[in-house]
Amino acid sequence: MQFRSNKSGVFGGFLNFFFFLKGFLLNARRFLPLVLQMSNYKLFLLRHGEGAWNKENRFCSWVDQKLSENGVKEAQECGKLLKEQGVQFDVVFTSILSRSVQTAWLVLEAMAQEWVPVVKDWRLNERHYGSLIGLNRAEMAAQHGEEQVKLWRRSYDITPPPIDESHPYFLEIYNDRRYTTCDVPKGNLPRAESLKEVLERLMPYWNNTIVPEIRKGRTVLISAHGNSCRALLKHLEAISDQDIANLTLPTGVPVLVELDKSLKPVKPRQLLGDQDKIRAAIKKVEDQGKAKPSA
Ligand SMILES: O=C(O)[C@@H](CO)OP(=O)(O)O
Repeated sequence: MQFRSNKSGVFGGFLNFFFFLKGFLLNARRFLPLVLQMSNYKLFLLRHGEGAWNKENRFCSWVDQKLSENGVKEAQECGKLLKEQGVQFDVVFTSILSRSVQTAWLVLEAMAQEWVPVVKDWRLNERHYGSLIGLNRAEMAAQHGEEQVKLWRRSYDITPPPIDESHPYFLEIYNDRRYTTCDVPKGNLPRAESLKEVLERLMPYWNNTIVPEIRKGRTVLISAHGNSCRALLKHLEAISDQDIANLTLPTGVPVLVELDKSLKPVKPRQLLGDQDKIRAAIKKVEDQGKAKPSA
């Protein structure tokens, strides 16, 4: 930018200032979008790597399964990919289920960012599948029909039948010490949840704990579960109650969501990695609800 006038005195000063302002505004038109783009927030969501029960096609939910061998590989591959892309995390949030914590560790290890703080909370847990926990999806589809299983798995506001004391996994879940650390008494923890109820328990944590980190400009990874990530995406992208049924996330694939200052997405979410493999992985998860003999 140049001062164009060589007139002297007060008038010349005003004129100079006028030209300076004009030049500034003309240039601002070019660099402002760039500045705004630079100030977008980058949020990464990750469904943990394949767990042992993903493989056996059983509803896993609040049962604390570790990653399968393949799940470990998926998490490591995810970390490698994020490292190649130059991602630098400032903080990681996980559920209190081992498969999401283990995934976060493996990702950070593959990125040589093990020092990054990892914060855990039950509010990021997988959806509570109630009495369906432990059951085989394909067998359920054979008994109740694929439509019913799809409703249980993907509808927004249908809650499966609740778990009770007679359920084989009831004590394993509710006697676990981790559930004494929650911000609600054990007796008030869910016994079954729809996706809507997942979103309701997730929102206070999102708003009070995760959003402040994002607003500080920190790069956040949420290493969680298929349905806690779906609930969050529904909120961020304002997906309708009907359309959310069509969103399925594959295991171990990082989802990049770029948000503006008001935390609205500035572009469609990106599932990072080989797109053919990602499509195949999504189909595999969808097909888990088909009435075929379990593998
Ligand atoms: O078992 C579960 O808890 C979830 C995710 O793994 O299953 P679904 O894909 O059926 O929601």
